[in-house]
Amino acid sequence: MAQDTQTNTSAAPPRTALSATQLIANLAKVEGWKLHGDGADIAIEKTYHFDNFLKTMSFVNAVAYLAEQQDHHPELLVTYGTCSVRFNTHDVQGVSRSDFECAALVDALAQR
Ligand SMILES: C[C@H](O)[C@H](O)[C@H]1CNC2=NC(N)=NC(=O)C2=N1
Repeated sequence: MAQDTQTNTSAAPPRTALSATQLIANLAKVEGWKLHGDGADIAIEKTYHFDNFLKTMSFVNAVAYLAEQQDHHPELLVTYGTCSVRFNTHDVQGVSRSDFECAALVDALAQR
């Protein structure tokens, strides 16, 4: 279907920049992730909340481990009780399927 080629990113190579249509379709499938920035800096971002600094840092370390496993590294902004996770694919200066795959993996981490 024509619709599938526009929105179905499972068919896209992991690290090619998604089109605007693909971006919006994928954002609708992940809870709490929003677009941040524009142009080459466009990214997806979500802020996670924790009770204290130790819990925040445990999450940060788990994300770091996951990023190494996936060879896909987010920008992280850390405060006492929050961690904002921002993914984009600097190799293609855009948002790719890899960003959404990693977003889902980070969501799964945060639910534990
Ligand atoms: C050589 C290495 O695989 C690449 O530079 C990877 C590393 N981690 C990465 N992380 C992110 N977020 N985007 C990339 O394009 C990227 N590229």
